[in-house]
Amino acid sequence: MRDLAARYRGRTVIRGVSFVLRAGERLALTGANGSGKTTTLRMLAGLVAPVAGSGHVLGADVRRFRAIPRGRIGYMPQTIGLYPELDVWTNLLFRARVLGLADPAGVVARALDSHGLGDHARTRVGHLSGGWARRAQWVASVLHRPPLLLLDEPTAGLDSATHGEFRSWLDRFAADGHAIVLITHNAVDLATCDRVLHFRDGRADPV
Ligand SMILES: Nc1ncnc2c1ncn2[C@@H]1O[C@H](COP(=O)(O)OP(=O)(O)OP(=O)(O)O)[C@@H](O)[C@H]1O
Repeated sequence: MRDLAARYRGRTVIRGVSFVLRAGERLALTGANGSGKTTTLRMLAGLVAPVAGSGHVLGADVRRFRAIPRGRIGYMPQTIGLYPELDVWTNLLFRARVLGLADPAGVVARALDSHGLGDHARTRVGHLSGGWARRAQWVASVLHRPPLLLLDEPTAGLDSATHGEFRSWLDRFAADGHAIVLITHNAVDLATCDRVLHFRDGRADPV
């Protein structure tokens, strides 16, 4: 990415954001609230079009944001994006089908098992505690093993044991050659990243 800028309703909220991210690398976005981290993540996800700058996301021109291959991206938003009135199993099965995965029920069963969610498969997402809901959201974001994973504060508010589990999943994901962009304010998470961009008033400086 080179000199990306984004605007909401005529107001420029990020400008001059540049970085490189390769397969198997982790990039952290950190800095003050409202400084443009989520907007940057949303540009990479093809949800916001840049008004200036250039770059490529998995080979697609970031300026032609509708061309960004969303099916090859995992996006974990800050708030839980699952259907609260449906149970975990149904949410994930729906997602696996939308993603067009072969053997969706098998994929979901294995993912629940490997993330310790088996006992919560039939619990409504709206009835899960914050940490368990986030675990389910993580599984939803990685069901299709995306080459690019975008995570908006995935570990905020987790207890230390769950936080450790998330960290080991991230380690494994990066070791398997997936690229990760992670918004975080956690010093330990920042230390695990290959590069850190510090956001302030819509600008991002490498740390
Ligand atoms: N949909 C929107 N419409 C208008 N302004 C928006 C919209 N989304 C974000 N903004 C504004 O853009 C700026 C950057 O917001 P953004 O969410 O990218 O910051 P952030 O660094 O991720 O913040 P936080 O750490 O609080 O999540 C803020 O001033 C915010 O108010």
